[in-house]
Amino acid sequence: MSAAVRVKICGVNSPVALDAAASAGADMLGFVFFPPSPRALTPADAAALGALDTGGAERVGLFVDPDDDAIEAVLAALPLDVIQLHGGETPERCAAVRARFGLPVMKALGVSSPSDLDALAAYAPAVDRFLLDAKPPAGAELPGGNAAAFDWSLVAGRAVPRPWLLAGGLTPDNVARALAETGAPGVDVSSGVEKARGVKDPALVRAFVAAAKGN
Ligand SMILES: O=C(O)c1ccccc1N[C@@H]1O[C@H](COP(=O)(O)O)[C@@H](O)[C@H]1O
Repeated sequence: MSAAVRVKICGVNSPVALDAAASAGADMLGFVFFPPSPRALTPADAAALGALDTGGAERVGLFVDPDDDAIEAVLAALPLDVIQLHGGETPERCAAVRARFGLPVMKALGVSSPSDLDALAAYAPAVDRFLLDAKPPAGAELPGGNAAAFDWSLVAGRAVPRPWLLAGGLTPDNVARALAETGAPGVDVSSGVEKARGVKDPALVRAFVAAAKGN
């Protein structure tokens, strides 16, 4: 029997969203600390959410090319279990973040061609997990969270040297197919469970987790 699919709901920015994801059985809750995002939290917002029960889900802090002070300010407000780096961080920077904060690092890599996966080998010693996402479409303001999917055949059956999540354009309607076609051990979603940009829809969150876990 294959291991249970791990599900991350990203862009949790309200008590309603947190409760929806936690009660649906999400394994990871993503908190965005990138001010241009409509899902962004300030450390003060995060402190309020940090008081709420995650139902055992890991708290993942999403940063884009952060300096150490930015991570420190968040950690003072909200204990994190994982640091997601979603910018142009080098393997050396990922290793430095991991060493400085003593937390697992999940590195997001954009995928649009087979050669993008060559970077996995260079990052593997420096990180604990990968997130394979679409590259931002031309003109996008955000490096992720754009509801854009990539060609899943690029990662189908691929040996990824760390536990990983598939992301980009996933929805309750396509996540089972994405898992079947790629063999990904986990998935990450933001836009596909929103009723408006930056606003999670509890019904879509529940539907996504159920579809991903085969319930
Ligand atoms: O969600 C955001 O606002 C965001 C901002 C900056 C970098 C990454 C971001 N989100 C990540 O992108 C994936 C895919 O999003 P989507 O489901 O296609 O909307 C998401 O899971 C986050 O990890």
